[in-house]
Order: sequence, then structure tokens, then C-alpha cells
Amino acid sequence: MTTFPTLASTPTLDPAAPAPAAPTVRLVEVGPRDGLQNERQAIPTATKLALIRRLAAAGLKDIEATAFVSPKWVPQMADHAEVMAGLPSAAEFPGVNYPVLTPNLKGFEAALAAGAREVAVFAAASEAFSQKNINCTVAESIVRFEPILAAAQAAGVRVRGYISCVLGCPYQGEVAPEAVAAIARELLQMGCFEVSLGDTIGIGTPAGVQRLIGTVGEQVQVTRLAGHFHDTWGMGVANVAEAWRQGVRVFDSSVAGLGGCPYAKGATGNVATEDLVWLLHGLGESTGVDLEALAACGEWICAELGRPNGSRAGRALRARCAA
Ligand SMILES: CC(C)(COP(=O)([O-])OP(=O)([O-])OC[C@H]1O[C@@H](n2cnc3c(N)ncnc32)[C@H](O)[C@@H]1OP(=O)([O-])[O-])[C@@H](O)C(=O)NCCC(=O)NCCSC(=O)C[C@@](C)(O)CC(=O)[O-]
Repeated sequence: MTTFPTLASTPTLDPAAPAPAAPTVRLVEVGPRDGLQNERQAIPTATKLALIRRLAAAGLKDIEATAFVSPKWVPQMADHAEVMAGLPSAAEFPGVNYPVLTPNLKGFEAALAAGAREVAVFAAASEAFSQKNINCTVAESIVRFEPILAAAQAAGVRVRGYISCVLGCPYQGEVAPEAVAAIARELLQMGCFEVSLGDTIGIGTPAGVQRLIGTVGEQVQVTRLAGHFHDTWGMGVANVAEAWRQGVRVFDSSVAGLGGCPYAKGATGNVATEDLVWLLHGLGESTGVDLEALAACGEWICAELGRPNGSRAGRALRARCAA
């Protein structure tokens, strides 16, 4: 029986509270990549680096920093090498990991040269989305990933796998969970250490998540899955809660709910990291994240970008702190 948070079990805001226990859930902060890739205005590299530094200071240990994709396709990520060159040192934030996206060997080689120690390949469960996003079929994308996996293994670089459109496609509509399961199994067999299931257009509901994890979980271990839920239809937190109930313990999120996908019209950002932390702490999990510092970071980046804060927990916490 799952216990959901009550007022009594919500996180304490007492600054004298004991230090949090070691994380029991791993959060992958995708704000600097997924969150910013769709912004129309050119964001200065210095702002991206300041965001990454604030996220690390708030306790996030996995921060997706940038994408080694074609600048013709996603101009916002064109400064990928500069971002990597400006990352905080391990002495400043020990144990922080800065993964990057690599769609092909060219991107992987550039990422490696820039110092990446973890990369992510990205496939889709929908043919139409695969064509729009990376200009090839799903099968061709898997073939493209093979040399990345081989080169990464030789260089001691970890590779994560993403699957987009796991709960629906903006071009094709419904996506069968069996199709997702087959790709997840393939990515893990190729050597990915984990597969992140992306609800790219935030169309899923908890019932869909239950079916998805149930079906994918018949093919691969649930502990090797991550949930990546966009919040377009307001189901992000509910979907995380359902995936958590199904045994998933890794979640991607974006501070202040930043983001959208350039190849999924109307898609809004990921579930906000602040909302996720509030939910997970309420469920008795530990994330290692200082929620107040994270909420301050969310307010700061929204002011920098001139956009509203998409995190309800972040807004509530800031209002409470200001009262
Ligand atoms: C995959 C390609 C490159 C194919 O694009 P293409 O046009 O088929 O590639 P190409 O091999 O014909 O090359 C075209 C040009 O791009 C260059 N190029 C080729 N590769 C690279 C590279 N790695 N880095 C830099 N430049 C590159 C290449 O050198 C050439 O330059 P030119 O000769 O014309 O001057 C392109 O489609 C692309 O970059 N797509 C990326 C799209 C993207 O970033 N989408 C958003 C991320 S995925 C996402 O958000 C979903 C996710 C992960 O969050 C999960 C979810 O929510 O679902």
C-alpha cells in the first residue's frame, strides 16, 4: 500500500533540521539542456554556467549540461564546448556528473574532446518523431548508436539511453508500450547503463504509466529505467508518483519546469524539479537536494529568461519565505 504525502509528512523547512540522509532517489536535472534548448533568445554561456553552478550548489548530482547536436538543428546548444570548458571543478562540487546528449559519432567525439564522462543517445518509440528529431528511422538511429557505445566503452564513458514519445507522439498519436519495451531492451543490451522513458509531449496519465512500466518491466529490470515526464497536460507529478509506485527510482526534471522540445510543437517543460523534490520528500525518499536553494535558483533563472516560474512548489515556498 502506497503512502502519499500528508501535511504532517511534508518536508520540514526548519533550517536547523538534521542533514538529509544519502539519496534514495536519483534526480537527473535536465534544465540546462532540455530546459533551455527551446528558448528562442540566445542565452549567454555565462548564464548557462551560472545555472549549472546554482543547481550543483542546491545538491543536484546529475546535471545534464548541454547537447552535442547540430547547431543548425538546435542553435541554442551551439556553445556546447564552451559550456563544458566552464563547468565547475570537481573540487568545487565533488561527485557531480555532467552528462551531455550525443546523437551520432561526430557528437560523441566532440563531447569526448570537451571532457564529457557521460553521454546520452536518444531514440524514439515513434518513427515519425525519430525522423523529425534526428532525421532517420528508429532502426537507423540504433545503428548510429553502435559506434558511440563502442567508442564510449573504449574511453570509459558511461552511456545513457533515452526513448522519446513513450506515451504518445505528436505526429503519430498512440504508441504501443511493447514498442517502447523492445527499444529499451535493445539499448540496454547495447551497453546503456539506464534507459530514460520520455513522455515528450506530457500526454500520459498514471493509468498509461502503469501500463507502460508494467510492459517494459517484463523485458528489462525496472531499476534500470528512469522517468522523464513533461508536464504539458499537468500530469507530471502524478506520473512520477505512479512510476515511483511501480519501482522506478530515477527521475529527470527541470528546475522551474523550464523547457519544451523543438520537435514537439506545444510541448512544455519537464516536471519541475522543485515539485518533484517536494513529492519525493513527502513520500519519505531522500534526494540530497536543498529545496530552498533550488527554489531560489528557479526564481533566479526565470528572472534571467523573463518567463514565469513553472514550479508550483517553488512559487509556494518562495511565497512562504517572503511572508
Ligand atoms: C542528428 C542530426 C545531426 C542529423 O542531422 P542531419 O542533417 O541528418 O545530419 P548530417 O549528418 O547530414 O549533417 C548535417 C550537418 O550537421 C553537422 N552535424 C552532424 N552531426 C553533428 C553533431 N553531432 N554536432 C554538430 N554538427 C553536426 C554535419 O557536419 C553537417 O554540417 P554541414 O556539412 O551541413 O555544415 C540532427 O538531426 C540533430 O542534431 N538533431 C538533434 C535534435 C535535438 O537535439 N533534439 C532535441 C533533443 S532530444 C529531446 O529533447 C528529447 C528528450 C531526450 O529530452 C527526451 C524526451 O523528452 O522525449
